[in-house]
Amino acid sequence: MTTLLATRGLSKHFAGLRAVEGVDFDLPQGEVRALIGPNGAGKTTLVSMICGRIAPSEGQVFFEGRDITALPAHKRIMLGMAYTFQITSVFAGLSVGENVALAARRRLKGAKVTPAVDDALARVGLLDRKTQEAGDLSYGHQRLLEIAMGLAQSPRLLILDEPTQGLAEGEIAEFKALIRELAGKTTILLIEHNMSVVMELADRITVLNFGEVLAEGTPAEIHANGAVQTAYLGGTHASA
Ligand SMILES: Nc1ncnc2c1ncn2[C@@H]1O[C@H](COP(=O)(O)OP(=O)(O)OP(=O)(O)O)[C@@H](O)[C@H]1O
Repeated sequence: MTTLLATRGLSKHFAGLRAVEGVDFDLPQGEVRALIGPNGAGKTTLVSMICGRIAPSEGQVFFEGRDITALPAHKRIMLGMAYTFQITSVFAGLSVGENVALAARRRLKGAKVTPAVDDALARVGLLDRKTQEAGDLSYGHQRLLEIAMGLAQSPRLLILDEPTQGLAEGEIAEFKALIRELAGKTTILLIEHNMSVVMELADRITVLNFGEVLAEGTPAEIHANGAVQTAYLGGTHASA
């Protein structure tokens, strides 16, 4: 299978702290990959380097075989990377549809924007709220709106940082259904603490611990991995 995203020796040091250290990561096209690990393991830092939000201290990022390490974030979006982060990027004073249109225009032009907006909103179940002010949505719906903003860019790679955090049970079930529907079409990299989401959705799981890859495998393999269990039980992780 074609590798869509890869990193080699990717590291980030913050004033002596090795937040990410020598990560070699390969994500085949079409896969749903979960990135898990105890709090502070380096998950957000790793993904931020993949997106171009922060520069690595060492190492490279490849997208479709091309070295994109020096490419700014907006150019990575043009290549088909979309992402949502823990901190919401929704414009509260704009309508739901306007928020998605802004995101769509980062990659699409003209007549392609409106159908992409409607399709993305329909996928997350927010089409009937298109004209509502985004700030009036519940927190859970704002998270779904962010996913719609990513989807509207017709991404090749969709990166979601803790998408189910703060969602109600019913909203988590909707999120799972959405990812199942996207699976196979869109390559997805999911940072997630909710283990039922991880175990049900991921084709494979990468476990980070102290900035390094501790284990990688199918949900069953990771579930049975003694080192992973030790990292979780010994760590400060609380929400698994
Ligand atoms: N800008 C920064 N400056 C200094 N230290 C940082 C910075 N960003 C992250 N760190 C540190 O790097 C380490 C990895 O943080 P990161 O947020 O990537 O972990 P994480 O696995 O995403 O954690 P969580 O599950 O809590 O979100 C932590 O020790 C964190 O305090």
